[in-house]
Amino acid sequence: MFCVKDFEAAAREKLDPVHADFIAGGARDEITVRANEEAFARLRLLPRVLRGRAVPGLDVTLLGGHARLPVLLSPTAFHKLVDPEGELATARAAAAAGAVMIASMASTVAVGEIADAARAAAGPGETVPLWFQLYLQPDPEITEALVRRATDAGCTALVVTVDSPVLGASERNRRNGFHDLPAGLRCENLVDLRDGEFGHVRQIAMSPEFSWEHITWLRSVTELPILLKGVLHPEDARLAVRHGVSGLLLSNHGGRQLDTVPATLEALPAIVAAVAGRIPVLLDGGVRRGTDAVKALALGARAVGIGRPVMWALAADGEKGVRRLLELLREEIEDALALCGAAGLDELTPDLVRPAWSGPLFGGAVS
Ligand SMILES: Cc1cc2nc3c(=O)[nH]c(=O)nc-3n(C[C@H](O)[C@H](O)[C@H](O)COP(=O)(O)O)c2cc1C
Ligand SMILES: CCCCC(=O)C(=O)O
Repeated sequence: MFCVKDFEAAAREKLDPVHADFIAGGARDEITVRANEEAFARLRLLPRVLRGRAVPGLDVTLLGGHARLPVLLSPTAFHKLVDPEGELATARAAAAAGAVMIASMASTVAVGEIADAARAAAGPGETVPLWFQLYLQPDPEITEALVRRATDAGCTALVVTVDSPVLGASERNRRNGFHDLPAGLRCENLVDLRDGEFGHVRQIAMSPEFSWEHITWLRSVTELPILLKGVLHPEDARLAVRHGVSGLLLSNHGGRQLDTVPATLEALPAIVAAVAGRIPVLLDGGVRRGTDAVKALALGARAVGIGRPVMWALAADGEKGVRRLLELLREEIEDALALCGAAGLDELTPDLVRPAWSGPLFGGAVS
């Protein structure tokens, strides 16, 4: 395995095609799925030379916590679908790399067990780099019970996914008849939240009726920092700041919710301008290379998230696969930083990126 795409190919070889499609797929025509990667390809890096910089370091502070890598594991559901150890394997690999893992509410291992695995694999004295992703539930008691489970597990932030008033329509899943976890797998965080509930995916309710009031309410029932995942409109970014949100994970759900929304990289400058440094902006969607991470960071993201690559690496080679994936991304980011003449992430500035040349009209480069 020499790059992220190698894991994708290896996962395809191993997985049931229905599950491979569930991972790769997006909403409707998958225009946004493709746009995420294309946006990175359209941006060029403009390196500086002879800057006399030290060997690059990748440490980053995220919500007061320390991470050794500016790459987060974005929340992805159902890790046991692709590996028998599921989220335990992922958590160990993430903790070993010092990368933040965002456990999905729809994980197939309970968040408490994920946290134990992460703690056992973290470096001495390191806090557990684990956050919890939440879909607000219409019954506030259910939401509170989930928050309690995450808090008791030692998660240090809540990531509320707000781009899912309804579940995205994957036509691949529909054609393949994939609607449920196979027998034996459950959404373990949902087990026994109410009497007689057994961790069925369908227990996760999505509703268009949530509003900013629910964020205010959530703010009042937990001490944990709250991030919103899935804000794309700058006005919503401003509202998030006003509602006491601690950070944004700029995301289009990997193109799995509303199709034809912008690539996250395209949306980044306006979101960064809207929050004006008041809270950190993270970004996911289409990050496949160290240079992708560097471009997003140069445009103002504090860190980037990866979704599908984690599933592919886990499917390809379990915990070892995810460890290798994170090592490769570390190497690629270090390499890109050095080649840009930057000693650290804070030296990545917008002047280091520019659009790909788009013909004679661009910048008057050709007369
Ligand atoms: C298989 C899969 C499952 C996902 N599950 C969740 C989830 O449970 N909650 C959530 O907020 N986002 C979920 N996402 C979206 C990811 O968190 C992330 O936004 C997206 O995958 C990033 O794009 P990338 O896959 O191109 O890296 C999922 C994505 C995939 C591919
Ligand atoms: C109810 C599970 C949601 C999983 C998800 O968010 C995704 O597949 O994109």
